[in-house]
Amino acid sequence: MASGRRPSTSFTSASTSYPSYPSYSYNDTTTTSRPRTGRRNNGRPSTARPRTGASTLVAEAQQVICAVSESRGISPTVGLAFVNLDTGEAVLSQICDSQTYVRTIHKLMVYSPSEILIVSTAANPKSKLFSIIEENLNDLNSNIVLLDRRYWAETTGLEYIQQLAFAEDVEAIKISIGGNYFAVCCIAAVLKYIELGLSKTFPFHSLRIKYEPSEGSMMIDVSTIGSLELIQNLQNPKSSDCLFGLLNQTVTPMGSRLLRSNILQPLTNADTLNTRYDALEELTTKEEMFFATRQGKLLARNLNARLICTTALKAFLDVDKILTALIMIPTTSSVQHTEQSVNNVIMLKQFVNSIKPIFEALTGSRSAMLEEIRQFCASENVEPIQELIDGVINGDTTFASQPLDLRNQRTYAVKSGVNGLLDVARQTYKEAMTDAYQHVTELGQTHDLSLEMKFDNVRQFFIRLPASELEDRLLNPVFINVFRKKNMIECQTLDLMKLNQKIADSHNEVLMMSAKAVQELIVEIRGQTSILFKICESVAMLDMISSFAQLVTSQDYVGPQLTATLAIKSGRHPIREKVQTNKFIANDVYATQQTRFQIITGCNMSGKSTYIRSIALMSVMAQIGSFVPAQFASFPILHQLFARVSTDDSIEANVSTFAAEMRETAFILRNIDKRSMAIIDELGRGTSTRDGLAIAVAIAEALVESRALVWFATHFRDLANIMAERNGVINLHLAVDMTDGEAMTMLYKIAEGAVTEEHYGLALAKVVPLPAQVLEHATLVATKLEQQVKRKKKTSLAIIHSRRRKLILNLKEHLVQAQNGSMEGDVLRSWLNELQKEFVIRMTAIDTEAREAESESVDVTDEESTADDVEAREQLRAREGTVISISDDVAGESASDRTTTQDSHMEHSTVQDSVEDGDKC
Ligand SMILES: Nc1ncnc2c1ncn2[C@@H]1O[C@H](COP(=O)(O)OP(=O)(O)OP(=O)(O)O)[C@@H](O)[C@H]1O
Repeated sequence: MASGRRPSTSFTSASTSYPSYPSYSYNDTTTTSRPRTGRRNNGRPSTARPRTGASTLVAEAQQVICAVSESRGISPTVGLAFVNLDTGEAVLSQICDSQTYVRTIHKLMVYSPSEILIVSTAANPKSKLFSIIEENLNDLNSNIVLLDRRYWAETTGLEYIQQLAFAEDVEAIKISIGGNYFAVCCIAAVLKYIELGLSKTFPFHSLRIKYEPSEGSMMIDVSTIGSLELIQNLQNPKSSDCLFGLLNQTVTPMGSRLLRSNILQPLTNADTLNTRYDALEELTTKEEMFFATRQGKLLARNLNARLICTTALKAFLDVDKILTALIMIPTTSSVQHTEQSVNNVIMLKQFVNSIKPIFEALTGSRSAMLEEIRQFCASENVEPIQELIDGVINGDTTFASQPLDLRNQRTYAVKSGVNGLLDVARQTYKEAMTDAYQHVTELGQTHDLSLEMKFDNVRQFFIRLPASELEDRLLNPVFINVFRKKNMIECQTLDLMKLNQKIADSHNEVLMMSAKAVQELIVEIRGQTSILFKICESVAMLDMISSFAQLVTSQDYVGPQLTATLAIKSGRHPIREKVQTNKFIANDVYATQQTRFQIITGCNMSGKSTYIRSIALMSVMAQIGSFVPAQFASFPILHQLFARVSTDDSIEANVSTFAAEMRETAFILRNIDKRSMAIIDELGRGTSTRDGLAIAVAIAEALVESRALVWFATHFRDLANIMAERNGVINLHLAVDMTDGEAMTMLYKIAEGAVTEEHYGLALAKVVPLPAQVLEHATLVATKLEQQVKRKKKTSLAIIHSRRRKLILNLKEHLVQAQNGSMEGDVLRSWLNELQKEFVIRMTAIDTEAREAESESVDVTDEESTADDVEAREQLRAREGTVISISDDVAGESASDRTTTQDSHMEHSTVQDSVEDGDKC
């Protein structure tokens, strides 16, 4: 770090050398990384979820150093600190985690550290956290570095914060980290490692230190991120058909980074989200402001009504990186460093020049967020920096991406007055350049060749000519370093190489003379980095929001509301609707506590997966501040999202489908709670029908109890029957039109109740088609079985009792909604009347059914109570309340068994419902 009192810790190599990781130890100046390939498991059973196809979350290659430490216990507290050496940002976090350390791993995934520092004692014997990080190393694409415990000192951490955080932020940071002992120890370890292990230092008050509370974001585990294709398409990692690809209309690298981290950890703060919606609403309704922000002026619209524009935001380079390069104090000074410093100052100049158009574009903004961004871009923040730059750098200097242009800009960047000899060196540079051009022109005339002079950073000037020019002639020996590149020949001459050297020398001379002025300028700019970083963050936010606005202007999206109810009218799958050629059918979604567990049935290819995935994707979009593809949408704030959906390559090579499925589900069950959403697709396929159903029911039960919002797509129709009367459960299906006996038309429309098309399997087989006799026989068997089932079907008293209960709880929920909602007066009165009528009709129907069931139970003869029934009932009792018993015959169901199962299940769940609802009704 810069001069001044530093935490007084001497730094030596990690004392522990660990046999499996010999490269963990490092000496005072170097760290040896282990190769980033190969997965280590050391024969231990894995506690992590099975991997998805995407091994990493496609983070930009950045140098991020992270430290992790923990207090062990039943629910361990984990401290984390990340320092990004490319963007000059430090993030502290302290998490109360579970035994699976799911939140810790999630945080690590989001920040993708290149090195993870761990206290050396945690490696021998291995702590659980150490083992879990080790298991996930491949996904994280990180190296573990062991560090002696003495570097994890709280006082050192606090001193670092005091010295390095922006002066105006210090007090706020101290308050937010109060009591977060582990996070503070971690920042001490990271900064010590950077200082002594990597020989890099930050000047005083130059680091963007932030505290990220673990409660502030939605937790999405890596498997879910992969399977929902949030960041990367599973089939084709390069394709933009993923949520990030869809939403990423950003034009600055900062905006794109911000979007990525938002998708990985969506927000849970309703106020912040509403501020974003408001800003987005304003940008989408004020067309002029939107264009001015992104482009200055609209050039045209293309056929799809997409905007064709050159953007104002696009003028921004990667400011995070430029500012970080400016604040890092070099340990050595060289021509290369001066060259880079001049480049950085030129880029900074460009950044500062681009701020004013943003300020002007946002004139008249109404929303709090846009107004705040505008204030950051105000001239009183920018002018002092502009003046500093103008004092040293020529006004017409601009950044150029071509190496030759950039070298020219560098040579003429610093104003002449700062050093009298600068002009002399520049004159030499100019003359040598002219000589080089003249030399090549003369060569062309002498040898009758059309030569072109080109430039790259390695060869500097070289000559290029089309191979066809030579025909069967040989190239004169004056041309050296000749090689053919496709149809072109590239070469140099000795004279050109000498001139190259002369040009480089004079350029270096200019740089050396400019160095002092540039370094002094950088030191002065460092005093302004706090505001520069804030402007940079504002620009990133504006870029992200205007990227959302770009989508809203080209697609039919709606601004969501944040309420306790998940309600979507005409919602669409954001990615599928863009990629598929046929029209996408929109669907409605409605979920409250009383309809929290939704079983989705339907035949193959009817759109079950698409439907449940679209709900999860829309929820993520809403929680990052984007609008969603629907006509109306309201979402509850979710704190965790889980997806167990089938993906083509989601299963590890040596793990069976079933084992992987169970591991993923176990993970969900361990972590799910009331504030979570889970989408589960096709659970229990990997084993026998009977066991698969049994497991599916047991898991469904546990998920209902968790009170999370769950969408459960399944082929098990029995699951829908068994769970039907359970409080909080509803059955839905994706409709199919089978009126034409020969065809089966997918309607892709969600409808109430479990699927009723009894023989869609047969219908699909006709379409395939199967041989006629086989089909005929299958149809006969199916019809017989169905008749048998219908004969035996009866409704038990337990089911009726449960239906009554569910109806009353539904009524209660509707009344509470009415009380808290916006309906008033006559509208409310007529709505209540309707509610009352519906309730009475339904309750009367249940009462009628109850009377029938009571009389049936009296009429039941010994003959009807078959031996099968008796056996099934006894088996059930023997299982002490286990809720399942399903016949394993061809139909996979016997009516008596099913009714018995449902009875027993209902008795069991009614007791649970009573406990959960505290018998409120
Ligand atoms: N709402 C929709 N509108 C139009 N097409 C749709 C819709 N939903 C799904 N599809 C089309 O149907 C195909 C199958 O959808 P999906 O994979 O969701 O069905 P599924 O019921 O889950 O199938 P399976 O049970 O075989 O896994 C999709 O590839 C898509 O092309």
